[in-house]
Amino acid sequence: LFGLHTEQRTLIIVGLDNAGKSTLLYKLRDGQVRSFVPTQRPVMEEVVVGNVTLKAWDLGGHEAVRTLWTQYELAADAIVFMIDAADRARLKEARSELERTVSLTADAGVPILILANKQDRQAAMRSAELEKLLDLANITCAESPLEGASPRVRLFEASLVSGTGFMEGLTWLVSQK
Ligand SMILES: Nc1nc2c(ncn2[C@@H]2O[C@H](COP(=O)(O)OP(=O)(O)OP(=O)(O)O)[C@@H](O)[C@H]2O)c(=O)[nH]1
Ligand SMILES: [Mg+2]
Repeated sequence: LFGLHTEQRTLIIVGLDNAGKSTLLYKLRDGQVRSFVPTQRPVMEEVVVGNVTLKAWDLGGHEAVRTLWTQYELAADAIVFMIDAADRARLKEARSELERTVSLTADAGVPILILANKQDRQAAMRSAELEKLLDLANITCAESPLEGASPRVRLFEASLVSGTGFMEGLTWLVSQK
């Protein structure tokens, strides 16, 4: 099977602590959900999505280690921004980090998949509400694409626990050049 997955890209997974970044990395690698302690330092796993091999970096999300995000984001071919959609209290904090990530990567045009994770939870916000509260149109307004063109930033609902949505999101992400 050597040579089947020829295309290699660098994927960076960011988002607040407890959003589900490490859960995503190992779901992609093993197809299973298991539990983790908070991530202290970047971890890389090679995962395959469609015909693309991703060097996927899981970065810690708590405040002390967010200082590392910038250097990784600048080297990214694609970014996953994880959100705990059931955590209303921290949405503002997530929004400000998202805004920073979007503007940092604007010149390079890096595609960004926002995963609205934990949709299995009763309190989870759906995409329409999240897009409004995150002010997504405004965050990306300076670079709104031509009519008919694919946007650089897209939000997908997902639940890693139920196994829904994340693969659709990643399939979109790797289809962006
Ligand atoms: N209900 C629910 N819980 C989830 C889901 N995905 C992840 N979790 C849980 O959310 C918690 C945090 O998951 P992690 O993957 O460790 O979060 P993280 O983003 O890596 O956190 P840091 O390493 O601290 O930045 C764990 O208890 C997971 O089991 C989901 O889809 N639904
Ligand atoms: Mg983690």
